[in-house]
Amino acid sequence: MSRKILVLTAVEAEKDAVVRGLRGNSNVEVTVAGVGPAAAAASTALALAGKDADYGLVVSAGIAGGFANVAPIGSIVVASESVAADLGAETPEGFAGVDKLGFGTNRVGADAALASRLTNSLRSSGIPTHCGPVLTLSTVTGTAETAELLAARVPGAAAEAMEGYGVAEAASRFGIPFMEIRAISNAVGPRDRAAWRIGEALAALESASTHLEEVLSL
Ligand SMILES: O=C(O)c1cccc(C(=O)CC[C@H]2O[C@@H](n3cnc4c(=O)[nH]cnc43)[C@H](O)[C@@H]2O)c1
Repeated sequence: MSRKILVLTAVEAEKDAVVRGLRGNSNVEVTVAGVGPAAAAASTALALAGKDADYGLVVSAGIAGGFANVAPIGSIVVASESVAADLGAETPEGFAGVDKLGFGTNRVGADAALASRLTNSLRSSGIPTHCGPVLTLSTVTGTAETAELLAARVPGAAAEAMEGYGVAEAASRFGIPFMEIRAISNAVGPRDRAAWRIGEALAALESASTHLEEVLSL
């Protein structure tokens, strides 16, 4: 039997959407990790360190904000990499990430072959899908100014969420490939919680999850 896939979501509703999409597939385990990069990293590390853990792939999955003109509401973003976009320092010249500060890296790459296979599979079944950088932030963006700053900081930024980099960091320490899959519920920009289309995004996440087992089988 092939090694198992571990999927981590932030909240129960996201887990339920992924589980519905998996249609009973038992080679995938879905866990609620909590909101934010610290909870996500801790939960991932705990799961990977479990006594009988034998995972060949770790996936951060859930809803996200989409950057304008890249990822519209209801579409899917498959991460090419997960970027800790606010991990660093403010300087008189602007933001300096931990990479610039000499403390490692702000980015963890997704498994490129699997990301490409999943993107193609989703597109070929008519699900609008973009593959690009997904930002991880501890604070949801609430202004157009911050959205512009982030888009300039990470060229090609497709989506922002709050867990991917934490999951990726834990997976990389265990030497296990990583992916992030996001269904877009809202636009990154001025805060308007009433405009979040969570139902639409969860339906898209469920549809995308029907592709997981076949495409990611190890
Ligand atoms: O209220 C609900 O029914 C509900 C159902 C599923 C998920 C939620 C969440 O609020 C999940 C929080 C989760 O969503 C990510 N997210 C979504 N949009 C953004 C954004 O614009 N910027 C950053 N993160 C976003 C994030 O990963 C949160 O953990 C509610």
